[in-house]
Amino acid sequence: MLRRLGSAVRGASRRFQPLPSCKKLYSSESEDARARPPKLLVVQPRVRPEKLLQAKLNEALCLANSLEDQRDGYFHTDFFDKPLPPHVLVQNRVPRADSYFGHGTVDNIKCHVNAAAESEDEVDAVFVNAILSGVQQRNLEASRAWGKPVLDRVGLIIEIFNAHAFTKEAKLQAELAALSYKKTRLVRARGPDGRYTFGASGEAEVVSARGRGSGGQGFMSGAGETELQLQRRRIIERRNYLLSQIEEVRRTRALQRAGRKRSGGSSGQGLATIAVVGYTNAGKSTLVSRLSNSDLFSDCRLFATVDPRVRSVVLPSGKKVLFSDTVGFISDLPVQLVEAFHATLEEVVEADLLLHVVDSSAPNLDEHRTTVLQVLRQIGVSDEKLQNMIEVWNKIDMEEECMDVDEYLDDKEKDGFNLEDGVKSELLAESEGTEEVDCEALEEKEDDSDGWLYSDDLVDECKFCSPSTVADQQNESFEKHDGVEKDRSIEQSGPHVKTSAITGVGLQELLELIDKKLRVQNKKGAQAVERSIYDRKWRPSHNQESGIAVEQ
Ligand SMILES: Nc1nc2c(ncn2[C@@H]2O[C@H](COP(=O)(O)OP(=O)(O)OP(=O)(O)O)[C@@H](O)[C@H]2O)c(=O)[nH]1
Ligand SMILES: [Mg+2]
Repeated sequence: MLRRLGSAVRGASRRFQPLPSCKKLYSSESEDARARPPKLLVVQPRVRPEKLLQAKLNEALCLANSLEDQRDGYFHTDFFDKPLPPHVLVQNRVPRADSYFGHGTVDNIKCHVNAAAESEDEVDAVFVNAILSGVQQRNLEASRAWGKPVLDRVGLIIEIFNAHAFTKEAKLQAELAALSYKKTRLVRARGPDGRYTFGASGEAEVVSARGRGSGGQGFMSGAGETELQLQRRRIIERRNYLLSQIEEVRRTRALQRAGRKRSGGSSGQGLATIAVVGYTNAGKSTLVSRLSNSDLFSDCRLFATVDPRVRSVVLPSGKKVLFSDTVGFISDLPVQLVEAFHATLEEVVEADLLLHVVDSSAPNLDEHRTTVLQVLRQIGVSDEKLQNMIEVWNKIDMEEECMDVDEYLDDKEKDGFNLEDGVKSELLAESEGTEEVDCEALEEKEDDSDGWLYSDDLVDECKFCSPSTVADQQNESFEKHDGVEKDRSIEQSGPHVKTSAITGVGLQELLELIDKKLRVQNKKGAQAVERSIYDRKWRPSHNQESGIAVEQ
């Protein structure tokens, strides 16, 4: 499915600055090694149903291939020229506290890591598409397990943000998120010699003269601080510095917002802002670019936009509005990122109107919608704004492709090709209690899935053809994501407009709808002001002589 997305739009020239957070992913620190993105082995725990598994695997592969530093404002490799990252599907029973996976699965994955190294296709790190605790991560990184840096979902998303951040604001926020994440990962583990060690490469615990009790006074004042304490202190110091810098950014943004509210051109009213939100890769930047005739950076890599941008658009009524293109959301969005990107996300909370862009070709579209609504609530968007939000189903041009794929698959099926074989061939049949693994047999396994996986939805049905079916299915899936009491009417509403940011279909309709919504909103606002004026009590002034009434 993803192979068929449009080509990337290149952004303006930007200066490349490698970020230190990605360093540990590279096995070598040479310039050559730094020039290429890290190679990850993707480990996808099995989830049900099969459709969801395919969507999760697709997303995991996209995440793995999205980790690449930008140079001069764009990525040097075309996303679809990149080879499919090596990947393994594994059974996912109750996660173990120490290593997340059972011993059999850990050994299986180790075999894949070793096999890659022997075929001179060594991976730099292992990406587990799940959320790991610090201890689980450290144990899996240990030499007796995989002997490679391990990234969980949260860690990889934060690395991608770091790699894609370009402006000072985005860099500060991405670093803050990385620090908050790192702080929870500082764990001590027993090294091969039985002694406590610290850090990914197992540095020995050191005692610094500075720190608790010692104040740099040596043995007279106590044992000083351990490496763990030292690292914690450094993180806290850096974190405080970043927080103070971000606070400045917030203040600047607030001033800019206030300025925009004041300046309204000929109308004399403030410029209305429309925040464009949605799941990552839904087509937000492409849509804003198309509406504003500009060239915002868009790409098939996930989190192509980390630096928010504002563009002005003239509505059919002649009213000028501002569209704010923001960072995309994702399921299990790291809480550290939401907190760190508070300054950026404030634009969304403060916007006059929200535009929720949904990728209508996504197989798990309902999960995407729920995720976006959850994040919007998390950052403090009011229910009123959510009720008023416009939902845009983008990429409807893929409807035709959907038809084409149907025909293509029909032909393939006639030729005896089974699409799901590609996925299942990778599944490791880990039986309960399996301890020994036949590595040779594993090496013989071939990856039948030549290229990106197609989603079941493209095979079974075409969502564009029956949006009502999708809405019907949503009831069921929203139950699964429960936990927070929600206004279900918001979640059950279907698309207001269907667009294609590439072909331009539906864009005029969208602008007219925005115009209408803003008009209604202004009217309501004006009525509220009027009411508040009439509601005021007027009393005669104490100064009877002047005869002028003053407002109390
Ligand atoms: N076929 C098709 N592709 C689209 C459409 N809109 C966007 N795309 C493609 O989808 C990919 C992602 O688009 P972006 O605009 O970067 O998506 P985004 O929502 O801004 O993504 P993030 O910034 O990563 O959150 C790009 O390759 C676009 O060319 C559309 O209407 N139809
Ligand atoms: Mg974008």
